[in-house]
Amino acid sequence: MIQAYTSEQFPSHQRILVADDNPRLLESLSALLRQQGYETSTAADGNEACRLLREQDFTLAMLDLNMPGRDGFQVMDLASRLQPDCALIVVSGETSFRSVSRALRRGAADYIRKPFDPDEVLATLANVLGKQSLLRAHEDIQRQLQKSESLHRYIVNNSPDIVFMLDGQGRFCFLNSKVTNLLGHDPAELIGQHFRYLLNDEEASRGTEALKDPDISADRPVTFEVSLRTKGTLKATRHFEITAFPVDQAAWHESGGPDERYLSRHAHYYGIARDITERKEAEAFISFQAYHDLLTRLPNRALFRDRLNVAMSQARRNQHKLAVMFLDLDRFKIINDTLGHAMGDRLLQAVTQRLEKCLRKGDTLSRFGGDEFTLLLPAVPGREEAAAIADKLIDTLKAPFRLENQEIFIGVSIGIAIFPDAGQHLEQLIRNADLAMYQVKSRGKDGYCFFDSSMTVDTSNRLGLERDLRRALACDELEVHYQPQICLRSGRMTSVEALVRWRHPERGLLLPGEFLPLASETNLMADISDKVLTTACREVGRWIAAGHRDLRLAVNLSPAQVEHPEFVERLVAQLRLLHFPARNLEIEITENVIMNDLAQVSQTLRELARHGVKIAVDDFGTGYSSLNYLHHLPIHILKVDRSFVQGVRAGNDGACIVNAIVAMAHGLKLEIVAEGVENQDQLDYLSEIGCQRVQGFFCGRPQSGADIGALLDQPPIHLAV
Ligand SMILES: Nc1nc2c(ncn2[C@@H]2O[C@@H]3COP(=O)(O)O[C@H]4[C@@H](O)[C@H](n5cnc6c(=O)[nH]c(N)nc65)O[C@@H]4COP(=O)(O)O[C@H]3[C@H]2O)c(=O)[nH]1
Repeated sequence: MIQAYTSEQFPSHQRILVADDNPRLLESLSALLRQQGYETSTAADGNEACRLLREQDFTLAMLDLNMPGRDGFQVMDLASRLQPDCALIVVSGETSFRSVSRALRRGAADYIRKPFDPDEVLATLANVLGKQSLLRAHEDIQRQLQKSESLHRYIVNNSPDIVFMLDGQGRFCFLNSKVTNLLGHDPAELIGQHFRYLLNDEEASRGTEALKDPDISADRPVTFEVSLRTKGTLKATRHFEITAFPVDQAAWHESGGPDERYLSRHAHYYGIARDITERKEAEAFISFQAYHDLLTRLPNRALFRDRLNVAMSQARRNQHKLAVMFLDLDRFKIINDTLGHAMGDRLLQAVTQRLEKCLRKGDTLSRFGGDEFTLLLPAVPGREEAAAIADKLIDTLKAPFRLENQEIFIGVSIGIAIFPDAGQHLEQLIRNADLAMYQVKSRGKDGYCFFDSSMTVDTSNRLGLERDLRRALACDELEVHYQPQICLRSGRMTSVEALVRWRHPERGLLLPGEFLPLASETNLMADISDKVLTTACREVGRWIAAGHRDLRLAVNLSPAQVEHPEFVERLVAQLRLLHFPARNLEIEITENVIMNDLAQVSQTLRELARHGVKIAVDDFGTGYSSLNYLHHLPIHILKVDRSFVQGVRAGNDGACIVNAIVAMAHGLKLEIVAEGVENQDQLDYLSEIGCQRVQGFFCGRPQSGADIGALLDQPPIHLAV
């Protein structure tokens, strides 16, 4: 009985090629198949079978072996080439072992002997088609698996994190390729290595401990931060956040290839290492920034206070002393203004380096702001030791700094407060060190001073005034005006005297008499004179460079400036820096300065004169008037005080004094400048007695640089002498 095979089992769209040269057999076989719902195409010989194979797609071919034209073997060859998925069944009277095995070797799925039994045909057909569909399903699954495997491989390898698995001993049994990008290691070289291999010692034990935690699971993974060692040219270590948990073997369906089978048996931990280097570095930078000065990389105020607090607690506990020093650089502002902020910054860095070399590891040097530093010596036996360190700090800054081929001189004033004598509280200690520092400033800078209680009252008053003037310096409220000096012979403006003015925000333009006494009291004189010198050299230097080659600049110097041991070096360095020709500079000093320390001043002036600078004695006749020194000193100019000039009227005392001074100056071959010329009579008189230069309201009041610049470009003044 012919068994029915439903079309559901073998859908009708399955087309079967039937090829046989026996027309009867061909027809009966194809009818049998059609009856079962298959579509069939018939071929009466091998050639036709081949043609049909080229034109149509077949699920299965039933082929006779002995056919005219091409035989069944040739048709099988073509079928396997053109339609490899087409199953082949041989239906043949040829039953020799050779033929059967040859057919099977060519890919025949089964062999039916002629004359065929319909049931056998249908059963064989069902069997072959069933196997074929199983094979297809299997191939589909394989394909899907491959796809899914490559998708997962892609996901794992392209993860931004290192994905890894460890065996029960903590050895790597899987690593994705990210480990190469992030750490420079080839995954293959790490497989079998303990994860300690990538960690430093103390982090390795932390990591091992973390994984031992019995409570960790996929829902409660362990997370810890470590730095991992890199290989090759990558940064030495990178920071990672590791998240790991034990592998749930039950959830692992072992369906993959040998690698996966190996993993499923050995992997105990699954982990992800996320690169947090940038975040860590940003955090480190932010915390560094919060506690350090970025320019010098020194601790800032906040960190200094913190360390001082700790040091004070320790000092209290151990009953020892500590020292706080307040350091303020002398002349820094001038240098900053003259050479620019970039150079100022480099100078601060260079100063820091020198200061640090004088200190021990436990000391804290901090930048308090601007050119102010504070220093904490957490344990000092007493004042002598602190004094020795202060001496060292002062000494180390004495040598000039060479920055971009410039020699820069700088000094430091240091105030010292010893705990507990100078204060029990942090703020008090810092403030008292600051007060002691101001004491040094007011005594002439470049030194140190210990705080003592008498300073509190005395200094606080002066501090207010000094702060006001300091602000004026810092905010550029000081201006330089110039008063012309006229050569009586040519009527030309041959010199200008620089005179300082304070453009006070509330009180308007202040004259030197209103603030210089305060400046010398608080010892800001040197800073002011420096500022004037710098500004004037720049401005007058421009006029000189613009063609007024012989124009001289006269500047007033304060006693403190002239008496400073490095006065000449610094002045010459400053002139060089400002490209101002020394021969165009006149410095004005009073007789009193000269007489203060004749020996010292005489040496200083000699050095200055050697550099070509001219020296003028200001207010001549009003001081000691010890004419003796004129022989010994390199003086070039005498400035007759205006009180004498104003008394000039033929026959009176003023005239006599002026006559005498001029005569003496002629004898000593000194140039004479008469100050305070206010009218034509005075001018005529001075001209008559052979005075070379005049200065006074009659010839021109002190005026701004812009006005003088304009005057210089005008024709010579006609003084009608
Ligand atoms: N009555 C009258 N006065 C005249 C006449 N011609 C000029 N003067 C004034 O006389 C002073 C001349 O300067 P000085 O004797 O060096 O005297 C200066 C100088 O000793 C000092 N000074 C000014 N600028 C500086 C500075 O930058 N550094 C230092 N260390 N001292 C300065 O302040 C003093 C006063 O300066 P100023 O008030 O600018 O006063 C100037 C000027 O305005 C005149 O015809 N009649």
